[in-house]
Amino acid sequence: MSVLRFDNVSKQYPSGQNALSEVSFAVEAGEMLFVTGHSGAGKSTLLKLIHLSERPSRGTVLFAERNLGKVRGSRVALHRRDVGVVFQDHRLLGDRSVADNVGLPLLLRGLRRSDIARRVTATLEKVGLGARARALPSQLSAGEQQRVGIARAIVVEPALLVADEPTGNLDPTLSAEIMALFESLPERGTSVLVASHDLALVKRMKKRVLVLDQGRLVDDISPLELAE
Ligand SMILES: Nc1ncnc2c1ncn2[C@@H]1O[C@H](COP(=O)(O)OP(=O)(O)OP(=O)(O)O)[C@@H](O)[C@H]1O
Repeated sequence: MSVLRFDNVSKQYPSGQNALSEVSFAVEAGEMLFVTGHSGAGKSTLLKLIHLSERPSRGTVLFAERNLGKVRGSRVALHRRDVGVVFQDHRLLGDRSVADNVGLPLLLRGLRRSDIARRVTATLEKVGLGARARALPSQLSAGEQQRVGIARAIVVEPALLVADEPTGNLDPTLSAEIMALFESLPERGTSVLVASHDLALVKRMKKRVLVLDQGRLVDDISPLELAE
């Protein structure tokens, strides 16, 4: 079953810039894939259409049968609860502890404090930050902050996780750790879509790769093709 489907999606910004042109693809439940392409190819725009910070100009984006072009008002926030998002710049709350940052999406969902504490602890363990729960984000390294951002995105066990250049400013060892973490998510039912311009990293992962060029989807490479 597809968790996400783009049908002939185009995005033109008000400036007139065509960021995406007639892009079509589907992501299956439990699939991990990359979207790559040069700077300006449309990667971030594609992710923005999924977490609704932008709307398609033409075509349809379906998330689990939800037509995202038609989601308005308070339903936007509800949709965002179903999609985990990892940003390049973490966007952590500086005056809250690591545990509070990770627990925030659960608090917004109205979970009991005891359940929140249990799930936050388990998720921090998973990203290797069990010992840093009480620290403030500013007391962590860039890689640790990135892992807090990932923990916050996966704590709700979303059907889909999207990540925009998640290893952008990390060293190769940390990048590999974060990729290993992403790779483990499909086993738990979360599909993972990662935008990255790091071709070496993308090739190493041997996953499906969507290639964008000036807003067009010019290639959709299967893991088997990459292995050849
Ligand atoms: N808010 C905006 N208003 C106008 N044009 C935009 C806007 N955001 C992006 N663009 C343009 O749309 C095109 C695609 O941009 P996008 O950020 O999606 O590319 P990208 O592949 O993510 O690039 P990068 O790797 O540099 O982040 C570019 O030409 C960009 O200049």
